[in-house]
Amino acid sequence: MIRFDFEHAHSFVSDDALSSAKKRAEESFKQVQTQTGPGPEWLGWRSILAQPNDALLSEIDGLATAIRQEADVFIVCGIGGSYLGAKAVIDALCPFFGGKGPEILYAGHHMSGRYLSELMEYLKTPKADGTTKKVFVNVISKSGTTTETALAFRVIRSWIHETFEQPEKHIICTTSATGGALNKIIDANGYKKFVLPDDVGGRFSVLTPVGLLPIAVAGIDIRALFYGAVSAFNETEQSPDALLTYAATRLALYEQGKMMDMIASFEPELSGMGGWMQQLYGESEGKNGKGMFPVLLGYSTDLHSVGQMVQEGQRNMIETFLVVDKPGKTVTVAAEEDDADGLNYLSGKDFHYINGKAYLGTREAHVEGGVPCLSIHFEKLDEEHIGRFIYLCEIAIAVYVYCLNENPFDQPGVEAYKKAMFRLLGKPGF
Ligand SMILES: O=P(O)(O)OC[C@H]1O[C@H](O)[C@H](O)[C@@H](O)[C@@H]1O
Repeated sequence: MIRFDFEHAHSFVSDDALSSAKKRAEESFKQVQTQTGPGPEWLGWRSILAQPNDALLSEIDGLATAIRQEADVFIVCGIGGSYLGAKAVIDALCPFFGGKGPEILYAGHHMSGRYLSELMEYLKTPKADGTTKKVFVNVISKSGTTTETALAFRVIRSWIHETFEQPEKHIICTTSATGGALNKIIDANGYKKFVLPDDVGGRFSVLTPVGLLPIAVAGIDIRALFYGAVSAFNETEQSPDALLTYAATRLALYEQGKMMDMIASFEPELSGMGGWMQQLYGESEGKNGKGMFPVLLGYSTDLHSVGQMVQEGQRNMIETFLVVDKPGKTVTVAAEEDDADGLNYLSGKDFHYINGKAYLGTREAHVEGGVPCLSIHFEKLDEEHIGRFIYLCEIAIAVYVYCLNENPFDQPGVEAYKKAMFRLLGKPGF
């Protein structure tokens, strides 16, 4: 199960403020359920869970199995919601080092020429046995026009066409049913295409082919992931209390003047999940001068860099810890006779225990320093729990943003930099 711990946040909020926030969260949740809030045409991330498409899951699984058998490298080419969800789940569940199956690489998520050039060199370098690496690319773009993604895809696609006899077997596209330059390229070349439904926005799309194909290619059980989200959906439709308390707590703290939500974990494999939350929350709530800035922190690493700021800087932040209760693997500290490093007081203890105390100590210090702390606990880190967590974050942010009287599902502000960049690049029409 996913469990919320509010104790160390509620001590910063009055009962009145919390209960009034809770009432508003309840109303907002009804608006989501009855599709009467802003952006009702963007609620497809709920309908895919209300009516699971098992045939689609099987189709994705089948293709992923075939790719896993053949590919040395699988490139996820996308930006924002078109890659962050896949990366979050893959980072959380795949081994840190030397996993089985194709190497998963990312492209189209920025415009670094050095990165792309080194990526292409790497793809072109033969394997140890002298044969060419078998490379597959999944280009993912809802609009089909995003510059970062389209540029990287142009370079990778051209190399795939030069290198492989049946290039169309190596290119899989995920985009909207119609429109966008990518659809023209798909039609002209006969590439395999998965459709991202119009009513699912990019940052809410990890449980569609956008996220599911790369996740399945990484060897992760997408059915367990998807049905974890389905369980969270069904349960919260019936008993939304914990979820609404989470949204209400964030709301009450925001209305007290908190400006930043620091998403922190002591588990480095959850850093991608924090990155996914950062987009989900940031693009959904940062509108019309409103919202808390989502900051991603990796502990205990960042306690040695910005920990000072969290402890004693401006008191305008809240902290959301992502906690894993039962670890998959750990290491136990051995005793040493001379105890030269003075660590024998930890002998017999494992790293999960030590890391857990670091979390509790950090929370205690930050609360004493005036930082309200929320915790979201994964009982364990597996497909089911991650699926549950994904849906809970999606519904929580939708409810919270409705409480701010904003549309959680658009991102008009993102266009401003693009317009200025296109003018500077001389794009026709700008
Ligand atoms: O999937 P795409 O259309 O390529 O969009 C990729 C990303 O870029 C956009 O600028 C938006 O800000 C994001 O919400 C979106 O996820």
